[in-house]
Amino acid sequence: MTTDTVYQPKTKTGRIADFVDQRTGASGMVKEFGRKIFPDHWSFMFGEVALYTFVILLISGTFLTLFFDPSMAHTTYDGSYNPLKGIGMSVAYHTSLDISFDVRGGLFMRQVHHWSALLFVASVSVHMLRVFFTGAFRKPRELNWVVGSTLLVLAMAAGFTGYSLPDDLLSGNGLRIIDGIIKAIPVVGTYISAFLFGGEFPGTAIIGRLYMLHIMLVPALILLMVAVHLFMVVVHKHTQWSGPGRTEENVVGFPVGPVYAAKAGGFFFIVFGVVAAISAFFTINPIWNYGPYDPSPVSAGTQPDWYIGWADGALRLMPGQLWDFSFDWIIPFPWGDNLLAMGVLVPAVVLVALLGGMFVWPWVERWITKDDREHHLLDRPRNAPFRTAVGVAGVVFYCVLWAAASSDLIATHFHVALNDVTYWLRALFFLGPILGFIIARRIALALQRKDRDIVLHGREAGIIEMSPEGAFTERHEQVDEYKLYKLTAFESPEVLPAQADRAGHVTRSEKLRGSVSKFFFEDRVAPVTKSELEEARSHHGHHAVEGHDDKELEQ
Ligand code: HEM
Ligand code: HEM
Repeated sequence: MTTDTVYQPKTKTGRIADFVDQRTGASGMVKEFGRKIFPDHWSFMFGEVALYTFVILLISGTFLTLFFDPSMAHTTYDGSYNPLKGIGMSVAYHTSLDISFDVRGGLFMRQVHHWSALLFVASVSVHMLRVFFTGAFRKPRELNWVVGSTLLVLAMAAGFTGYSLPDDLLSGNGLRIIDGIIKAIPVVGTYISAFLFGGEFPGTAIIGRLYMLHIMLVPALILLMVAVHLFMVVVHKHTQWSGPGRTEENVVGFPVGPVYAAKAGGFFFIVFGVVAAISAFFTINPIWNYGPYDPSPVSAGTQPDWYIGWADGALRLMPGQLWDFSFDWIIPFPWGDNLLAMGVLVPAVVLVALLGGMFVWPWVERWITKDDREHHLLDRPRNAPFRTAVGVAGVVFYCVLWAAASSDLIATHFHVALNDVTYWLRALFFLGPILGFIIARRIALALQRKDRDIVLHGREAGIIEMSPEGAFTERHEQVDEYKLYKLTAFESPEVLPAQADRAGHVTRSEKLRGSVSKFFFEDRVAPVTKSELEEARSHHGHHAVEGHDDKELEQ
């Protein structure tokens, strides 16, 4: 290369960029990443909201660390909030009150931190539901689903350790419940509790320990997992909705640079602006109303943050000590009485089962359908009635537990007996998911039938015509080719009966799989075939569709 062909940047910024590029090779990365194509759909924004609220948490959290002192040493309040003057409390609670009343902009930042935490877990959850209901977790994205599920658990852990920090009455009661759950673990529970709290609950160590988890370990793990998560999104490429020209092999959309970079940058500031506006106008966690933590009082009508509510609800629904029994007669442990606290253990198992089900769902679905192909095109929820029904059952189950966390508020607001609320919610705990499953499946199948009807007979135009004979009919309009493609381009799994292995045996698990497949796929609406479409169109006096063979339409 001759010297006159070497590119010489003329401006100062150009020279600096060139300097950096020659030492880091950044332009190659920008070129590679910037050319990535990202499909456009509103439902792909939830993951972005999760990312941006996490950044807001990092920024606002760092501000809070400048003033918060995680010490449980005893002190007397002498700040500017008069009702608490002279009251004994921990330094942690004192500094949280100081942030709220005596640090300039402190209350705003506490509220930004808390509101963005609520929004963070909410957006992560909705993002997960979007991924679930559209089948975006299928091969090759199963591992990213697991990374995502880990992120959800970490998000809840971040929230819980965070709102336990101020050491007010609400956070102390939350910790008391966790202590109870830990102590219920057979044999080792009391030891784990003593280890965590540095002796008897509440002790003087827990806030400092939670602080380390909250500001260091958990955010670092989230950061690491988010990096892995997004790396996998780039490696797998993003899924897309089906449409003309969109296949399992391509991605149709806009490049990251400059279109998405600009959109995403703008969207970050919109999210930040919305969180700031909410934080400026709406109080969250008014710790000054609760007072310092004291193990004796429990304030009425207080709830944990929304994402922990379901755990509280599970505990409230369980019949109390009724079921507790000692298991020393089964395994004679040499030390003390060993009681199985079923009132706590059963809810804990239920929660772990729901979370565990979330982690393994991609494999459960794959086991039932035996579908080992890659999927980059998303399912419309109605076109996967079995999955949609399972998802709705899960959401109903979650919501019943969540409602149970507010059983006292439901009772006082609607002037009904607390026990009745508990009995009803117990019934819903079992019936709700079943009803949710049946109703969601029926609705999905009905919507599929409606789509089928639209494809074959057109859309109802809302125009009633009278024939010369005096008969009334509604005019039907054919949908355009784009819509037609959308309504017909999907797969509908069929029942896959149990199959014999090479030795000719039908294993028990295969029999089970066969029955599950029958249960899920027996009721199905077959996609429209080309011949059906042609017949319908000739019947309606339209031309046959060119270019679609039976297989294409079935797809
Ligand atoms: C995913 C990340 C995070 C979540 C979900 C989260 C959540 C929370 C919540 C709900 C609170 C209670 C706020 C209140 O008093 O009303 C809190 C407190 C706090 N957080 Fe975070 N946080 C996160 C990350 C961070 C980070 C990265 C830092 C520091 C660098 C941090 C520092 C703090 C501090 C110092 C407090 C105590 C302040 C106070 O309550 O007055 N947080 N966090
Ligand atoms: C801190 C939490 C999380 C962040 C910041 C995050 C961020 C993102 C972003 C930005 C995308 C690409 C845009 C989109 O499709 O929304 C994405 C995709 C994805 N996420 Fe998450 N996510 C989080 C949690 C989760 C959870 C809880 C799950 C599931 C359990 C999950 C599963 C997935 C999957 C499978 C994809 C690929 C989707 C596709 O290609 O259509 N993520 N995530």
